[in-house]
Amino acid sequence: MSLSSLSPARLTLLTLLSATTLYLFYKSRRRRLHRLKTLNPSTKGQIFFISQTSTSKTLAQRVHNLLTLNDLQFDLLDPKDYEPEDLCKETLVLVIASTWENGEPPQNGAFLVNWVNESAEDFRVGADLLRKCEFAVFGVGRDVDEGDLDEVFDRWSKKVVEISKGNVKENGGYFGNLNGEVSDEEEEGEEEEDEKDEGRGDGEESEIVDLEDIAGKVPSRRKEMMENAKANGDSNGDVVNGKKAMVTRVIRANLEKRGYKIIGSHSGVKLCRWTKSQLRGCGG
Ligand SMILES: Cc1cc2nc3c(=O)[nH]c(=O)nc-3n(C[C@H](O)[C@H](O)[C@H](O)COP(=O)(O)O)c2cc1C
Repeated sequence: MSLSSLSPARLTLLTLLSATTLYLFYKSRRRRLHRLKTLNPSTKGQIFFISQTSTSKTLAQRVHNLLTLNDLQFDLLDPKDYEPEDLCKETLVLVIASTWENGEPPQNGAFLVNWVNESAEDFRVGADLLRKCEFAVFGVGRDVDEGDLDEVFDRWSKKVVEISKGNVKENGGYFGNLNGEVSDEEEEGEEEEDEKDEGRGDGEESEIVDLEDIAGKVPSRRKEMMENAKANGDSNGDVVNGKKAMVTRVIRANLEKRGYKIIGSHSGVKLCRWTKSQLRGCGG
């Protein structure tokens, strides 16, 4: 039967059916691609214990046992054996941490804590780096030692189990958050690429700054340094061995604040996180 022999009504119906089939095929392909994308991140949760004398470690073992009993897969990790750059692949992280010496972390967590602190202040680390990573922290300190640690911890653990259970999807990813809100994975996945193209999509200004602009980024600091230089009789404070320094005091202060090591009076060096992040499969 040729197309020309079909009545207009049948032709319309045929066109509609073809369009619907094409649309459904397109949707299922997108869904499959999205599922593959979300399978890439670690499908297990991670529990870190940051502990000096094993109190937090014992608690971490307890919550790990409880999660395992509830068929929830978690690794129990000492952060000193963990590469923090891999955090971007995690979907759910629990931290049981104690505090030592004025709120500092115990030794085994020092590197991880330092990495998180540095990354939070590093203008080259995108605000989206840990976007997919839900986390909960249980802090152990003097107050908890004196109180009902076991009772408080058991309550917290049960909440973690409940929320983790409620929000685990078939592919193992966690899409809720520990405040009990559940995000719309499908919508998020589909909008994600558009957001990437359009910037962050939440109206926030980009954090990325050109190196040339750094000196102008912190006006109050600049003013303060110029005032100090003037007070020391140096009108601009940027002359080294009779020559104008390429890395002026203001630029030096800004670069050092961002973790650069300054070479002489001419250069600043820092490991390129974008390249490192790309090589580790965490995106650029
Ligand atoms: C030397 C020392 C320093 C401590 N410093 C703090 C502190 O600054 N703030 C706090 O809340 N607790 C502090 N604590 C209490 C510990 O956080 C608490 O004993 C905790 O249970 C230890 O857990 P951990 O065995 O997992 O390291 C300190 C304890 C000791 C022995």
